[in-house]
Amino acid sequence: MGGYILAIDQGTTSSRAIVFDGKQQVAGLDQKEFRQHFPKSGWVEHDPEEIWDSVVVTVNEAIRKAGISPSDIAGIGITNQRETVVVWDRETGKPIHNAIVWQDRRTSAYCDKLKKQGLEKTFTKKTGLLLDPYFSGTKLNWLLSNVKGAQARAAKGELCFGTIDTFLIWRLTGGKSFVTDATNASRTLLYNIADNAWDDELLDILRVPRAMLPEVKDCAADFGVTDKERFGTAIPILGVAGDQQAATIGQACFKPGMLKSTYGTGCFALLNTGKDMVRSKNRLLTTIAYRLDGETTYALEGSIFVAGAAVQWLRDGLKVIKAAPDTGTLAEGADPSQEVYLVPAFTGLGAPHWDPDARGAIFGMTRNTGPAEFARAALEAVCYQTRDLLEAMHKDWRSNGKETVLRVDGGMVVSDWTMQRLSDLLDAPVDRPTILETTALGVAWLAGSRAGVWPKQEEFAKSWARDRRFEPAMDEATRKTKLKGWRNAVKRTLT
Ligand SMILES: Nc1ncnc2c1ncn2[C@@H]1O[C@H](COP(=O)(O)OP(=O)(O)O)[C@@H](O)[C@H]1O
Ligand SMILES: O=P(O)(O)OC[C@H](O)CO
Repeated sequence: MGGYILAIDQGTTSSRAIVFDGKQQVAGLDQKEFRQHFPKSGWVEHDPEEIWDSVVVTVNEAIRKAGISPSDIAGIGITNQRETVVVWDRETGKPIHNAIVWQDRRTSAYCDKLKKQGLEKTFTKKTGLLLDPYFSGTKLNWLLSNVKGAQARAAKGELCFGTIDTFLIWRLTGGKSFVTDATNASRTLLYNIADNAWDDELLDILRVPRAMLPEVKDCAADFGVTDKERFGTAIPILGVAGDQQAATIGQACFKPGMLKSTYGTGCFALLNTGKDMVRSKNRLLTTIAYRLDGETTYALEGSIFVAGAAVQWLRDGLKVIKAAPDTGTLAEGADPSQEVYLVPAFTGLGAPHWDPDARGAIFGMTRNTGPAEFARAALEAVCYQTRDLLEAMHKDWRSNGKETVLRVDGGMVVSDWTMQRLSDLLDAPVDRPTILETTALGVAWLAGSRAGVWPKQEEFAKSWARDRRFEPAMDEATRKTKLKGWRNAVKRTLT
């Protein structure tokens, strides 16, 4: 037994399974993309069966690649795309509809209606969130109202609601465990983050029967054991966290003031605010960073819906690149005299604008604009949006002069060009760690420390190592011009 931990990282575009050894090094990894369904403008769905299949395949492959037997695994950690809603039949385990993905905007009008009733304050006070289609609650309301018979069946306790973690645990344990963790619960619009409990008033407003909700646990806890038939042995599930919170843990942002930003499909910046539930005056979210031993640590979060997704659009939509890394090469050769801005509001704009009805726009094109300028604009959009988030965070959070450097991770940060441009546009240093699988590492730590085979928090934090620090190198005048151009582009995109 080598203290092996299996981390399942169920993301928006792909599922990953990673076996870490007792030294917290990757021993085996597998990844599988699955289909994105876009049934209407602004709608995004996943087939939960495809998600499940991708998880089963990648887990088996990661174990095979690690050259270990399932009985060598001391515990499983699960981290997942957050907010995405699955509803399934308690008896058969079959989903009643495709999963409605966090990016989906179909409940935009319903959110407006609730806002007009003056309910946003109630939701924000209790959940730290805003009335935006991004969060699970209105998506769940949509499913209950639009799938025939669902509302009545849910009230009778025949249906289960879960974010992806809950669905996977249910399946892995053969329907024996119906649970989630505090971080995932904190993204649903149904969970009171001060009381740490599902909130009856909010359930009532969104017409969600309590009977369909999972039990909420700490992030490191006993979430159940896998069905023996699945891996030939029962493995305990010991850690669960939403992927952005898992990345915060994997980046060892355990102290108030520490900050990470993850660049996957979207981009999410989380600032640890400790025991303080900081209320944003700048339309950021207050959310649970992690709950350990019954103690809640809070975070301020800025959420950007499109980061790597813009790169995927260049690849799959416009077909101007063959693979994601081409963007960096193209951007490097882009014409510096062309000021081209892409506001990638494909599914509305998130923080700090929260405009679900905005749609993407490109500004400043000339007859000479080509793939290189598009690539640069897509990568720069991520940097500008990060700057907008960090400016909002600085207004909300007094750092007392103890600035910590932004730690970055996620699929996009392998791009040196993007990280340099990020540092240039932020006018601040950016640290990239040696282990880029920080999301999986974070949840592996939750499971590994719970299993007693991985170090405690302080020692784990010391093992964080920097691969490279990017320092700002852009002159002030250029930065100012570019920021002004970006702000103008956003202004013209907002509805
Ligand atoms: N070299 C690169 N340059 C720019 N973007 C990249 C690069 N490599 C990967 N990406 C982008 O990163 C994203 C994948 O990151 P990942 O963390 O796996 O996302 P998720 O967990 O949301 O599925 C994709 O959108 C991809 O286009
Ligand atoms: O799949 P990711 O890594 O882009 O993360 C999705 C977020 O959890 C959505 O809130």
